[in-house]
Amino acid sequence: MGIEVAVEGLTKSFGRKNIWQDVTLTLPAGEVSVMLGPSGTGKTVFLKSLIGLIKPEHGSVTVDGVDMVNSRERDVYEARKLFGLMFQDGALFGSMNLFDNIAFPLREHTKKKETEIRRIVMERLDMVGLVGDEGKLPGEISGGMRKRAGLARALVLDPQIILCDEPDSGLDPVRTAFTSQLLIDLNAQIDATMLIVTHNLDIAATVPDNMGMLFRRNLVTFGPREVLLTSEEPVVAQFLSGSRTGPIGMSEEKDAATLAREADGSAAGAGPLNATSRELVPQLEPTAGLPERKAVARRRERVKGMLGQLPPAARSAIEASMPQPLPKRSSQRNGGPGADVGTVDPEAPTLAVDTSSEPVDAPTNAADTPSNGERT
Ligand SMILES: Nc1ncnc2c1ncn2[C@@H]1O[C@H](COP(=O)(O)OP(=O)(O)OP(=O)(O)O)[C@@H](O)[C@H]1O
Repeated sequence: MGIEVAVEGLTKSFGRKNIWQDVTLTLPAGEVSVMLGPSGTGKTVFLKSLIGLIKPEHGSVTVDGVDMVNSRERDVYEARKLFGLMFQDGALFGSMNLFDNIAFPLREHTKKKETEIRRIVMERLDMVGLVGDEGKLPGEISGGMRKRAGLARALVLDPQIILCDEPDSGLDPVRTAFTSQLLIDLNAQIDATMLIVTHNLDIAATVPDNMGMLFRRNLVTFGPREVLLTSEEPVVAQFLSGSRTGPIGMSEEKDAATLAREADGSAAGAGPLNATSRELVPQLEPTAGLPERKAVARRRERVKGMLGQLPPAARSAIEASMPQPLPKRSSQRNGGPGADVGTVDPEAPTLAVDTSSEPVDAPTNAADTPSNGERT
């Protein structure tokens, strides 16, 4: 199972420019989390801080007992091996074919024999649907294939934490949908803790167990997906609806006068804030044939314990997604009065805000999703 990442009071500035301050959150072990935020709010800086590549001036990031911010470099280097990183462009070496790119971390960081390296590389290529393309150079394949190759490379050292920086950037909507499915399938197969940075609302709505958002140098929220997806916080509502009305402007945050004009409806062409028409769509299920995500049951128990602290809309969305208790069976069996009481009505309505706990035959995406992937 993946490892929890505990972030406490993290603050980062470059010179006099503060990027974010006092960020506190926990990425629950083995669950998938998404970090949203307008451009330039420091999402990539946050990812790099988690692995100790960027050093915040205050706070801590604890991974397997190591503080990635304040520990000795040798310990941070060791702990970094727990992470798999997928960067925006795949970050592949242009002169190496895909096989050698994916084999690179194994050759660099392990003493494995070439036959073992070949087995692992081919298995990871299979997971991301790239078997047959291993001889190609990065320049000879599409952007989406490069991303998947980057993901395969992120997986070769069996990471327990996977960080993906904008896995959708530059992809068309169909490839983005396949990528969403790939990320869920990956979580089902390896049960790693995952954090995905994205602007993409489809990924945000369908992939994560937990969601957070950075804005105005602060973490606006972080918690179960239902909290952010039902939030009426203006910045969250604006982001999720893609509206021009709200606190997010083109370059910087809007000034108070613009916000006041919008509030009284006089801002030209801003469009309505469409918060109320948002619907909670079901979270993706792993592709048929893959194991269930172990995170689902763990998360259900975890979230049950926090229901009382959540806003009402989030609470009812979560309650609706919980498996409904079976009606009690009658004590009088064998055809006596009431013998039918308690039989489960297959037509009974179910509340389907989040069906992730009930395995169903999800549509298969044969072309781009893993064909199978038992981990060794
Ligand atoms: N090494 C650095 N030195 C100075 N400033 C930096 C450095 N790295 C990032 N920044 C600044 O930090 C801010 C946040 O950048 P970051 O790339 O994390 O934003 P982001 O939220 O990931 O944006 P986008 O969604 O557009 O990718 C930017 O203003 C950027 O210029």
